[in-house]
Amino acid sequence: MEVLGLFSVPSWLMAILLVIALLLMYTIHKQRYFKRLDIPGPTPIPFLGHIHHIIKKGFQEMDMEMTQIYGNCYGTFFGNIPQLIVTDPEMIKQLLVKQFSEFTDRPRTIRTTKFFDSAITVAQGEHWKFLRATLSPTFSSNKMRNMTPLISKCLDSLIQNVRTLSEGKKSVEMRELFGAFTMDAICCTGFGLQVESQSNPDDPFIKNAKKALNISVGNLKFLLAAMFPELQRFIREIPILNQEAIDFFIQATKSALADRREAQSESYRDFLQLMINAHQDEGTDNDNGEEKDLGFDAYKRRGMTDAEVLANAIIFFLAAFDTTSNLLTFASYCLATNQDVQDRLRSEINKELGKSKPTYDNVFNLTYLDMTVNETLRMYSPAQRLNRMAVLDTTLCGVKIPKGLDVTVSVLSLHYDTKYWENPHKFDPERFSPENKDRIHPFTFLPFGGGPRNCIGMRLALMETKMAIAALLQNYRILTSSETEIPPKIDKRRGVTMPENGLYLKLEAL
Ligand code: HEM
Repeated sequence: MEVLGLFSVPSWLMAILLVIALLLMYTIHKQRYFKRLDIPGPTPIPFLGHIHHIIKKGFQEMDMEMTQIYGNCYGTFFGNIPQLIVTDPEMIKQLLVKQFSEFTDRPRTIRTTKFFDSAITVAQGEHWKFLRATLSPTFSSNKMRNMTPLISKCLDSLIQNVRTLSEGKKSVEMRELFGAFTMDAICCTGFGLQVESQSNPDDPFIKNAKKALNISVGNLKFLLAAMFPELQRFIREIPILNQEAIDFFIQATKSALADRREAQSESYRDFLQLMINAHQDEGTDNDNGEEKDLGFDAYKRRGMTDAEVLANAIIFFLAAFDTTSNLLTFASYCLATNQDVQDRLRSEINKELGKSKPTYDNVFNLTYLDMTVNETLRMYSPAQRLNRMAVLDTTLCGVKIPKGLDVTVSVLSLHYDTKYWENPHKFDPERFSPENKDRIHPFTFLPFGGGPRNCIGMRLALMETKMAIAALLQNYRILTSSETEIPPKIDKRRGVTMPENGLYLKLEAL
């Protein structure tokens, strides 16, 4: 092909150049989104947006740096997908609470397989409302209280496990230790399953939970979906989560369900039983898993379908595992590096509990324990970000928000903002003392999110965490050792805050 009669270019090369030009126009158009809305933000790279920053720095460092430069509300791109990042407490209150009806859903930035459309974390509109109303009673304080003996049994194994693991060793890897404890607790409180996570390092529940949660932003499907969001419809059945691991949990849940139905006992009070009770055989599961939004009453009449029971069981395993085990890991690190806090906490535990075992009621009465856990959650919030999607065109504190926009709250930027926290890098449980607590600026501390769609498992997570810390301090002193990384390097590839190289601490029997 002749170009301006000056030189000739082969047609195949022209075709390639044309495709490149069209793709560039596509990404430039997509990435002008915030310019059109007059919202500031860093310049994106074609196709990648700011993914390279996430990979290089992780969410925490990137969000904190950008907030310093662009303020409390700015636009970034996950590939070509726009994300409005907010760290303004008033805006966050509007987003999560006051304007909840306009931001009920989470964005499906990267769509999971259809199987997960029935999961409470992903479900939208009336479907989500139905699932939330059905599943919420599992987490009432009474239900938690009744679960005390189950957690207590897991704690006996935890203490036994510390004994075995610390024998002849300088230190214990705390993520492994608490990962096994958390999995035991999920299995027995959620499903009535007795597993051997704590006595068996190769336990399949642990191995599969780790496999399932090993997701990084560098994943090929993530990149494709981020660069070409329109492709999501065609590539959505490519799993993000490890399918083999998900199949393992599906089988475990199916066999627990079959056992329950055979036993026909209503005596169980766990998550699985609640879903069974809400289940109706005439449920309208259809082959491709798609269903029109029915409206709350219609969902209630049809009850939970098999697909919903399974998807929510898997979510229970996955949402509870990394979050709770990492919170416990960082809490033990904070106690090891702040011996004065540990001494004071142990005194409180000894005074209030003596030699009695920790229970739901006695640990929730421990003020200093609550302060210590909250401060750990501030510094090492397992969830680094949370998000909502505008379900209609609206405004948020004067900022124009088009329907479908992902509005992301950067939790860790808020938790380290010097406007709200003095000396934020210092571990100081006093910030949460009864005298100081009221001075905390509302919507600047959000480890469990906020509003009607906050973490449904918060009470369970806090119960497990507080009971485990109390039991550990009754029996052990937690110390650093030459193997402890201080401060621990945070794994930048993950959305959940976790130590990159594990966390090794010494546990000295009292
Ligand atoms: C320390 C432990 C935990 C932390 C820090 C944590 C944190 C969070 C956060 C930040 C959210 C998003 C809230 C929002 O968007 O406003 C969330 C949602 C959720 N969490 Fe947790 N979580 C923890 C433990 C658990 C446990 C034990 C469960 C047990 C089932 C659980 C189940 C869920 C579910 C199902 C949702 C989605 C709720 C909905 O969409 O209605 N989490 N969690």
